[in-house]
Amino acid sequence: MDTRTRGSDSPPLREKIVINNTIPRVIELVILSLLVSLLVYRVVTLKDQDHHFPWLLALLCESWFTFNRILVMNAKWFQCRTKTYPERLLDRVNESEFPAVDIFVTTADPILEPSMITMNTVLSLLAVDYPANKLALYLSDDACSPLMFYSLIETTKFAKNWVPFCKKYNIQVRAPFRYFTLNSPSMNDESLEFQQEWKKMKNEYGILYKKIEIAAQSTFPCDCDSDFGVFADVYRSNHPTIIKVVSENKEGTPNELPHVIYISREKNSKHHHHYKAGAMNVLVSTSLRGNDKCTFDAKRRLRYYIANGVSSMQGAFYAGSNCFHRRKVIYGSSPNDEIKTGNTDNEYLHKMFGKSNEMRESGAQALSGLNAKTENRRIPSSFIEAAIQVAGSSYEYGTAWVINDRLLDFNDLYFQMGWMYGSTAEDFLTGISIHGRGWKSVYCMPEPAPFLGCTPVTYPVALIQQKRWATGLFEVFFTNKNPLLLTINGKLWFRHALVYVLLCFWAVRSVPEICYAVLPAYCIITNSRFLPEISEPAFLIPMGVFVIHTLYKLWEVKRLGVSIRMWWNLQTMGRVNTMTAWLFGYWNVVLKVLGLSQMVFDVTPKDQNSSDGDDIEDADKGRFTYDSSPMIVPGVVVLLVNLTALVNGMSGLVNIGSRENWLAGFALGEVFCSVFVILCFWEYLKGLFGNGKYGIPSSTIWKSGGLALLFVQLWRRSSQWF
Ligand SMILES: O=c1ccn([C@@H]2O[C@H](COP(=O)(O)OP(=O)(O)O[C@H]3O[C@H](CO)[C@@H](O)[C@H](O)[C@H]3O)[C@@H](O)[C@H]2O)c(=O)[nH]1
Repeated sequence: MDTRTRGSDSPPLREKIVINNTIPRVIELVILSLLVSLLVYRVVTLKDQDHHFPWLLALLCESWFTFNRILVMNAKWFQCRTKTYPERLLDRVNESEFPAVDIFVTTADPILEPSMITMNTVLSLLAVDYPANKLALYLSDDACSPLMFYSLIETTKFAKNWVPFCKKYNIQVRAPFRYFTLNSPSMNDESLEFQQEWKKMKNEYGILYKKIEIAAQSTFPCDCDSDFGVFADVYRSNHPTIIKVVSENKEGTPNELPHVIYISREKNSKHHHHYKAGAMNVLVSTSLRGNDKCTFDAKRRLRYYIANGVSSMQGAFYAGSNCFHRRKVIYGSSPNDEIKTGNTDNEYLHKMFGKSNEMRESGAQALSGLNAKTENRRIPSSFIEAAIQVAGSSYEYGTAWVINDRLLDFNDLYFQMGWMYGSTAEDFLTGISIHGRGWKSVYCMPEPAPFLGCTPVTYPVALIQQKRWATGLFEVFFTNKNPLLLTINGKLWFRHALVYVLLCFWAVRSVPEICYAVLPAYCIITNSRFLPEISEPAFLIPMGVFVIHTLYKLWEVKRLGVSIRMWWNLQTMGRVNTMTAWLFGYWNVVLKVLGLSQMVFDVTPKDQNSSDGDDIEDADKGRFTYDSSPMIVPGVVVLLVNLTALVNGMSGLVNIGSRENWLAGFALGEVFCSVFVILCFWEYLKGLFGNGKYGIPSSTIWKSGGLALLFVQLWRRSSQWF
């Protein structure tokens, strides 16, 4: 049946649902007016203060918080969500007309990212509900590890049984480590045949697990005459391109396995490899089938209200994982481009895609919007030579194929392709550049979530991840993909640009937050004030902001069905991350901008016991563990100065004579703030007394103690001058 005829009669595949947002808007406006009143009050009363410094510092911090509030309000002002109906797809097109999809999985370190986790990702992707002859899975291994290659071979063998099992019984959870943990067939509900097959699968998965575990613990033999010979004498930072076709669906049958290809791109000291962005570019250029779409490994983000807010603008952020891109978008086109590619020798294609004929052919096809017909597509083993050529570390030089961190001789600032370089959050940078060309994106969030990813389960790992994100987001501000630039010169909507600015400034937020967190301690120690006295009516303004904002946040998370405990965890983690990891992110970028340091991509260690999504709460319930990371130091200093201030305040209280003087002499607002900061750092407080990995290392405590002492002494001595 004709697609268009069927399509026009069929119900839509997605619809936008506008959510009534009146009450939150009123609350946001109340908070904003209180913040503005506070700023006005501070300016007007500045000259009357005995101590100008804390008052002025509070004014600066609160100005930043007000600015941030406006950005948040903008992000959440209109709320809508997209409801998708993938089940209606077959009413519109025949399965044979589905576009071909390339699936990209990246890995960079078999220790930090254990191969079994990567293999579970591979298995769940091989079993997706999509005709297998339209799929090809590419695994990029930046560690050039024979273990990863071996794991992929063994996993593909297992997949030959696992994928038909998933399809036959319509298994929804297709990563075996999760499936076999969550499920065991109930004897009454399931057929005997299913129970037997279930046991067989579980047993086979156990064997696979053991094989990979044993291989991971032993030195890998790379016999020259075996498939592993290419791994002999290679170093992860210096080796030629290795491409191996692990499995090929030669007949093009929908019920076989998809193609499975292993790629370790060339690395050497002459050319920067650009971390994940570089790996993704090699994947997109080596998957030369002329496909229409490509997609990533999986992850889900819980930023509900911001996500609904951007859905009313240009749409979803690209968060690196679990995302579909159209190839022509990755190849740098804009929505209304009419690209006349003509023959593959034309100058434009040469400039864009370089000297590889296959690359130009693939590019021309994707840019012209044509989807390769299944029967015309070549099998991977037929273009290995070409793939090796384009995976070379120097191939992209001299092409538009991403020399993104500098402007080439192309006049058009936005004429750049692939994953963008110049930020450790390559996803954010690539996403903003796509929106900057005028594209829109949508969230597709079926229930249950189709893919989950790993979330850090230990605090030191969370710190590494948060630092990299804060660094990467802030770096974008200093590239030619700055959101404001993209609004002025490109097609990024102004309101959407402000949401990007909000995210770019995560790292910057650490500075006012840390100042604000030590202000109460400063005031108590130096007997000064940064809040109106409790007897003044103006005291109601900061109190109102605090109470209304806290209740509002509580209401927001309650509407999402999140527990109060989880809300408190999110609150405190928000404060702790900002003042520790994000502060380091801030300095990373400042030093980079000043030319004093180079950025490094720290891979987030993965743990099989974690997955973001439903288990967030469980993961957060765990106790904090610590290592000797310097990122902990600012948090301990903030805690120690506030503890010192409270002790100081209490001893001052003992010395206050009459009862009438009690209230006047006691800085109630400041004491309350100090206690609140200590509550936010409660886990740190426990860490000061904890043992083993649950304790903050004594070297960190000494360093932080020294700094705290220094600050307290400096404050005492300098307070007379401010
Ligand atoms: O030289 C490198 C470095 C990293 N990676 C891969 O990049 C991915 C992302 O790195 P990871 O440390 O896992 O970052 P996460 O913080 O866990 O991931 C989120 O944040 C990243 C951007 O900061 C996005 O790229 C990810 O898709 C997103 O899930 C991993 O699969 C790595 O294997 C490479 O392929 N080559």
